[in-house]
Amino acid sequence: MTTTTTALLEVEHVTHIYGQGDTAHRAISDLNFSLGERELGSIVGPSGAGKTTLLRILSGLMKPTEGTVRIGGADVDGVPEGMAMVFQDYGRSLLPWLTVERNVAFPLKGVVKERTERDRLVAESLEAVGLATASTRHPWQLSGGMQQRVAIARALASRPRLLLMDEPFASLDAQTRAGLEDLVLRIREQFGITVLVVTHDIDEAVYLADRVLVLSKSPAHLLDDVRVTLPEPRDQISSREHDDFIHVRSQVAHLIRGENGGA
Ligand SMILES: Nc1ncnc2c1ncn2[C@@H]1O[C@H](COP(=O)(O)OP(=O)(O)OP(=O)(O)O)[C@@H](O)[C@H]1O
Repeated sequence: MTTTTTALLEVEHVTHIYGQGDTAHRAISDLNFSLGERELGSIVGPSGAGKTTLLRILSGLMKPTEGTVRIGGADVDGVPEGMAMVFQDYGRSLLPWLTVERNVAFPLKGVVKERTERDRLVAESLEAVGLATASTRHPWQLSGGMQQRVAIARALASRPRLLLMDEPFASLDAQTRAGLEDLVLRIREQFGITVLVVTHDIDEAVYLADRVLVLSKSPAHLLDDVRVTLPEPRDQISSREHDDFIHVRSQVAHLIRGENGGA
């Protein structure tokens, strides 16, 4: 896909220290990167690198000790407008007593006043994730993959400019996961959004991304920013067999193994 150079997400000199004094722990140290509009970045790094800390900061839940985060040119100070997040634990992020369409409509309550407009946003979001016919069912009547599609539809309902995804497919089987990876690629195109995916899976990081951002071990800084150039549209079989895929996967795996002390 073609990317523009306009930065949608800017992370500048971000440092985060938990606690104070003797118990202070530096989780992130002078982290810098940006993502352009419609770009898809994936973040990988060794266990405990600081990925969750970074997502908490990007989503406005926590203020970094130092540095700035900007979305669409505006400093993040509290939960930012134009940002939505999808978590690994779809079972806990959906409300079991509400139907699928009501779950998707939930973040629009009090934000989009007009009922017809809310209904349109919900219907379009469910259509985009392939669940138009499941709108009156409840989350517990759906498979794990379908529940995660509902969570994605809910994130899309507010038409975010930036979608953050925290290990979104880690609890799903390989085939369901592949279908959802392709869904992410499609919605990025359809809605023109910028996506940042945190994953432990190097293959997934490379398959999805325009750029793989490799974090160092804690305290996290950017070890490398690896561009992925694969023929588009991507395909679960041919993209993963492509020489560039194999090359980038190996480069990223070596970087992470180096951070884990070669283990
Ligand atoms: N509330 C906290 N207080 C003190 N230290 C913390 C706190 N939360 C995280 N840490 C520490 O900060 C570092 C980064 O943690 P974080 O959870 O962000 O890493 P991660 O990359 O998400 O980990 P994982 O790969 O296991 O998901 C770790 O060393 C962790 O022990």
